[in-house]
Amino acid sequence: MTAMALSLSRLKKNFGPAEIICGVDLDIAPGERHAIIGPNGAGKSTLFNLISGLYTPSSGSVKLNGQEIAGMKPFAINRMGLSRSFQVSNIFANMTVRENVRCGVLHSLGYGYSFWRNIGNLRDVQRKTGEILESVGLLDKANLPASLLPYADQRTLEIAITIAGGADVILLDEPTAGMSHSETDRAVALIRMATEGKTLIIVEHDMGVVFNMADRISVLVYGEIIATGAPSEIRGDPKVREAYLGEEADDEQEGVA
Ligand SMILES: Nc1ncnc2c1ncn2[C@@H]1O[C@H](COP(=O)(O)OP(=O)(O)OP(=O)(O)O)[C@@H](O)[C@H]1O
Repeated sequence: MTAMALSLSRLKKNFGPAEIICGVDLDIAPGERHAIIGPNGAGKSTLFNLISGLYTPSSGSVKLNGQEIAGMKPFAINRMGLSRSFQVSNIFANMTVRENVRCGVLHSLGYGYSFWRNIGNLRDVQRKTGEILESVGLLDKANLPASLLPYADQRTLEIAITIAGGADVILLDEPTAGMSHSETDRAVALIRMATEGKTLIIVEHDMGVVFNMADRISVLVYGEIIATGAPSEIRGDPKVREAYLGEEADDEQEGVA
């Protein structure tokens, strides 16, 4: 049997006396696009931090492709095939767009920062960097300092860096936050294309994005998953409507219809 891409079991996180993640169980299959939704403060970012190794779980298990990763360092988890983006852009502002992507590629190939002086010679790195820039539509801006990119392009660059490492499990934290409708549409198309064949886990507040993109959705409320299912199941789930979706689901239904 193929291992789950990601498997959380009885996962808990306390900050002092406060239990923020309260025993989460979740299985995500390879190639699945899974959205995690829930109200502000529900614990979505905390869950991402537990999965990606920024936080150590208080108890429970996190398995990546069948291997236990709970308590491992972010770097080690990344090397095992999981990559994440952040709500707040994580790019190096003073480096060019190309250099930013190249960092991700170098990292994935196991080169340390000491290699920076010689990287112009690493043909594989150059080729992979060019491919990624082209696939996310940033090739024509490759030589600009990242700080000069418009906001939406900076978020695109963040996605490019996240996928540059070649990970097969990608976590994106609110990738369309702060974008206009048209920018959001472009970002969704980009995310679909760039994560083709990979496992995608996305935290997102934009229900249009969520219901459009996800194969399955989990709803997190007060640190507990109250429902997991296909978009149609989640939309119709009375518990979810009461706890969270309510009118947003109706609006979205109208938008989609
Ligand atoms: N390092 C920390 N120490 C103490 N409390 C924390 C810490 N990190 C998060 N929390 C608390 O955990 C709860 C969940 O926060 P979290 O940021 O995970 O929620 P969220 O669902 O991502 O919210 P949002 O949608 O607003 O981003 C909040 O009450 C927050 O104050």
